[in-house]
Amino acid sequence: MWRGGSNTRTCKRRFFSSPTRSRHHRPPYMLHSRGSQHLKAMAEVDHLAAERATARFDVEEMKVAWAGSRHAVHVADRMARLVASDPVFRKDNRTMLSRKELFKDTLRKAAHAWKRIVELRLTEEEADLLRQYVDQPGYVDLHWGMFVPAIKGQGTEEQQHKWLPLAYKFQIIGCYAQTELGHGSNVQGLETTATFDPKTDEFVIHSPTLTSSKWWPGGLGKASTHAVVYARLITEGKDYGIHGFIVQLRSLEDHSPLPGVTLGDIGGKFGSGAYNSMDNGVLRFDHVRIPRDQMLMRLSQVTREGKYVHSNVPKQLLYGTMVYVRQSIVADASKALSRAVCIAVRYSAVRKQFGSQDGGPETQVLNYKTQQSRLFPLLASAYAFRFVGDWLNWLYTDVTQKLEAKDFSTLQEAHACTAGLKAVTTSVTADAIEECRKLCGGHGYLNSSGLPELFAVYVPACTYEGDNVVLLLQLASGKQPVGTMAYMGKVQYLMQCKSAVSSAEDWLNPDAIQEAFEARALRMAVNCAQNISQAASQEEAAGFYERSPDLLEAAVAHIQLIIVTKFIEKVHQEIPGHGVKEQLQALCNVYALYILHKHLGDFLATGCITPRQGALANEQLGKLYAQVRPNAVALVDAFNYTDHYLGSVLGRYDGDVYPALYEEAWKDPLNETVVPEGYHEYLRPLIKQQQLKLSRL
Ligand SMILES: CCCCCCCC/C=C\CCCCCCCC(=O)SCCNC(=O)CCNC(=O)[C@H](O)C(C)(C)COP(=O)(O)OP(=O)(O)OC[C@H]1O[C@@H](n2cnc3c(N)ncnc32)[C@H](O)[C@@H]1OP(=O)(O)O
Ligand SMILES: Cc1cc2nc3c(=O)[nH]c(=O)nc-3n(C[C@H](O)[C@H](O)[C@H](O)COP(=O)(O)OP(=O)(O)OC[C@H]3O[C@@H](n4cnc5c(N)ncnc54)[C@H](O)[C@@H]3O)c2cc1C
Repeated sequence: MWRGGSNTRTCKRRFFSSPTRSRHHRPPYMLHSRGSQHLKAMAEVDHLAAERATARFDVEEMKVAWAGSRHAVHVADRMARLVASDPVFRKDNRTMLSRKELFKDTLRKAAHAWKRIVELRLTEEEADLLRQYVDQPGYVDLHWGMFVPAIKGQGTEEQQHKWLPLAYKFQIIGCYAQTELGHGSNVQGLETTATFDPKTDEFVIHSPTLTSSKWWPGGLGKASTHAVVYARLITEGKDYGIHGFIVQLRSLEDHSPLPGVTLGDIGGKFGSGAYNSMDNGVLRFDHVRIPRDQMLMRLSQVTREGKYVHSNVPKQLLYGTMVYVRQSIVADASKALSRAVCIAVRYSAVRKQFGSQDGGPETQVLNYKTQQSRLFPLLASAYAFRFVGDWLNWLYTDVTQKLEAKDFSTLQEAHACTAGLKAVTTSVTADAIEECRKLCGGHGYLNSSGLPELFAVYVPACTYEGDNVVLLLQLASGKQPVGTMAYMGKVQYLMQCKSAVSSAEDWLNPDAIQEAFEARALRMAVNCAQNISQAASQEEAAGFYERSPDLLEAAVAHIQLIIVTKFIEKVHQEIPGHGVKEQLQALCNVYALYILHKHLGDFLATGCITPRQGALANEQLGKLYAQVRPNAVALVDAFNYTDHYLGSVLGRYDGDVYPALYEEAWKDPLNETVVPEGYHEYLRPLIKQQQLKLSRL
């Protein structure tokens, strides 16, 4: 073990053949009939069959628990297969395409997906899933995910009636243009202006400074014909703050920018392939005129005379589209995390290192306790995020219904939960994808593992739809102990309670876990409040500013409590299927005890548990890992992902990793020629020069 790295002593070169001898640029073993037979024989073998046989639960029923219903499994399955079997949706070559080729490929896929949706008369649910499995960020995400919801949420009935049918049929393509070069997080600081001109009954949209250029909106750069633009509304000489406006950007005839509109793409982004399929854009207005009725007027209106009228609703409803997208991002986190974990678990079961010096079998890396302690908490987190995502979706629907009935009492709670859960789940997922890459050793660094691209596509989720730190600080403004804050009503008890845990098994009791997490979150919040008032004897804002790093930690503790609580509630429900409930129970405990172990400092510093109880939690965690081990592969099979969607040679369902890795390497454009381009210009002269020098010696 001390040698570290891979076990070179037992490594066998099975397929080695010099690439320089390959005339057909195919894997050398494919040139021999024996090689291809061998490959075929291997493909028929399920290398993970032994792993699947050790599962102690009904995988089909776990698929139902994961997807939410039998119907959901069925629909997802059908859509995933539809995409996987269609050559247009091929994505294995994506990281090798140039930016232009990749963008064109995105346009092609989006058009083809739409064609299939119309031809097959897919329902909204089916169409959403089909787009998810196409798995390539593009303008359609913003069209359906933000442009349409913004009109639905902020447009009057009349405006919806006019614009939505056009958007639904793709007669117009829309994006969400809020962020500017100078301001993203601070929405109130946006500079674009929309000045009402009563003479012509129009708004004049203008970008007064360089920093007021819209910058980042997805789909804006090259695809969109329209945008919901957020701008400062000015009428009768007064600035009424940020409002949304529907603005046409490009001609519907030839796609050229309309007069006064300057736009383009903002340039290449992190990673190859990845988010570069998206045309994030820049947009400037030079006194562009739009009719008055293109201001989204559900929350406030400007009359023909130019009077500003605000309906009797909270002005934060303007932020409703962001709340909607944040809750969908939480559901998306569990998808991205489960994909990475699926790849790492399957590959860890296939990959063997060390354990035998005499030619016998080596140890599957999944059997190393360190591998388990890094990987199983991520597996548990994927399930935890899935269930909290379902709950958040329920909360969002509930709040929306209440808002329609003019009940705004739960708005703040919905904002705090979506903001906090978006921040925590995306940060954890981004870090976890990178951890899964490391868990796959060197091969995880290859594009063909799927992990680099998954990371590069995913990591901006920590920034878009609200920077995670900015969003977590929003939690600190919650005042009422309602809903998920209700535990704060038990302040007297939670401030002094002591955990009763006296053995490792006691940590399996959900009440013990719940109480420890509630006490930790509450005590951290109370400490913050005390420190803020001490730090700022005169002004609360100054204390808030001073102690904001502590507030962040308290916010994370509160959100982790919500995730743990929702997982415990899920496990308390009736869950059909042999062994399914037991597995979820184990994963729930892994999640909670892992968080407890990782944040032990919080639990100890607030006196919620003793150092011995902390050690017992860690002991129990080790036992839980052993319990998860034989079920690990089946637990990722329950995600029900096709090989196409996973997009990883390491995560293949059949575990036949090595031939796939080998074959994939030969597809690289560098291998198109045996002698590389540049040899004659740069390599040969160099080598010849050296030879010349040597011959002179
Ligand atoms: C490979 C896969 C491909 C397929 C993909 C599948 C789908 C996946 C899903 C999706 C992909 C989408 C792709 C990317 C999309 C990205 C889009 C964008 O990024 S759009 C731009 C987002 N921009 C932000 O988020 C700005 C962040 N800033 C803000 O939200 C605000 O400025 C904030 C909250 C930081 C400050 O708000 P204040 O300026 O009004 O100031 P204050 O004083 O803090 O708030 C006033 C009061 O309003 C409440 N409040 C704030 N926000 C609220 C809200 N949203 N709802 C209700 N109340 C709110 C506050 O709690 C406060 O309440 P009290 O006065 O204390 O009671
Ligand atoms: C891939 C991608 C897609 C996007 N798509 C869209 C889109 O479709 N439409 C759109 O309108 N926008 C879009 N955006 C923009 C995105 O919403 C913003 O980038 C995001 O809201 C963060 O704002 P910012 O860039 O201004 O960051 P900044 O606020 O400048 O953040 C910089 C740093 O300052 C810190 N910081 C800022 N304010 C505070 C504070 N009050 N307290 C403590 N720390 C603070 C942050 O934590 C961060 O570390 C997209 C961005 C990306 C990366």
